Amino acid sequence: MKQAEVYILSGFLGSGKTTLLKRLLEEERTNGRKVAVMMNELGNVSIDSGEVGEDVALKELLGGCICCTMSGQVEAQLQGLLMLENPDAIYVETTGAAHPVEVLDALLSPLFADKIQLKGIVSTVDGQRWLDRNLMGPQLQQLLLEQVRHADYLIVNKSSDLTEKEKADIVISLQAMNPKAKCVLTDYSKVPLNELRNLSLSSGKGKSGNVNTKALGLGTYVHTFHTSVSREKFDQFLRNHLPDAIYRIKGYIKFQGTAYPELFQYSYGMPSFLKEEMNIPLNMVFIGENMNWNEIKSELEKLEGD
Ligand SMILES: Nc1nc2c(ncn2[C@@H]2O[C@H](COP(=O)(O)OP(=O)(O)OP(=O)(O)O)[C@@H](O)[C@H]2O)c(=O)[nH]1
Repeated sequence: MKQAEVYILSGFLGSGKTTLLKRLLEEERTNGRKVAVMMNELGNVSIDSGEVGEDVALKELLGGCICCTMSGQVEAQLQGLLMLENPDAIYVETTGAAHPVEVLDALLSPLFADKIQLKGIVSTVDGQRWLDRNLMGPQLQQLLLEQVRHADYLIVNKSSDLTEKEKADIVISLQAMNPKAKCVLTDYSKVPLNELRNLSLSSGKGKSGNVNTKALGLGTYVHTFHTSVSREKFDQFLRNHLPDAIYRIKGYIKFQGTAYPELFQYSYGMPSFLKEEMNIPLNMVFIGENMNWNEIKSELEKLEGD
């Protein structure tokens, strides 16, 4: 099965995510690619789903945020899309209230992480709202900053409403916060779409693939174990070789002397293990920031060699 490209469209309420999605779908239609959309809205009624044509497979996540309350549903829906539609690309439009790390977490299940290729996080920013961000409450401000900080591509919309000085101030402050992302000033999300196609979320590609040595920004790595490993050595790896900027690990690991794998979960410093009752492919997903995935990969391979 081919790997489906996955694009995450993030950004504050009303900043132009749906406008961007419509442009991307038009382009996909012209190119004849098979695409699917996952759309998340906080309310119980879908407002934007009418914007997606009937030729596009659509899954909706209503009544909650993709990242907090609905990650189980996200996993089921994504797996369904991959199995039934086998799309070339999946666009995930998040609510304006979604945190990028949690969205990645919800999308990356160890059961099928090797079947998707995360292309990147594209964040739209409403120029005027960015300038007025100090008027927002602290939580909303924090969310807006996180959406900017973790983006791979930043689209500043509604730029015709801004003065030249305001435009310069916005670009300088966005680039100070996130120097790795390209930042484009535009209206109605009119960006060169080939630039989005060329994105690649800093990721490791598993045992046989190339792994970025020093990946800037938020990145992911999927490791596949080919043998069982020593429990003691894995504990040592967790204690000695896990940088603080690993936010999340989840996946299946089989320890020597046991019949079935265990589901390992690690979230902001807290590990946990859950015994499984059957054999499951031994994929483990890592999410971290500014990581040298090569180092992690080689430490994990050492465990298998023992
Ligand atoms: N003036 C102006 N309006 C814009 C621009 N981009 C988008 N809009 C309008 O702003 C409104 C919100 O745009 P959407 O694309 O729906 O934004 P969104 O981020 O999907 O919004 P939510 O679904 O509420 O999170 C729509 O009425 C758009 O037509 C722009 O560059 N300039």
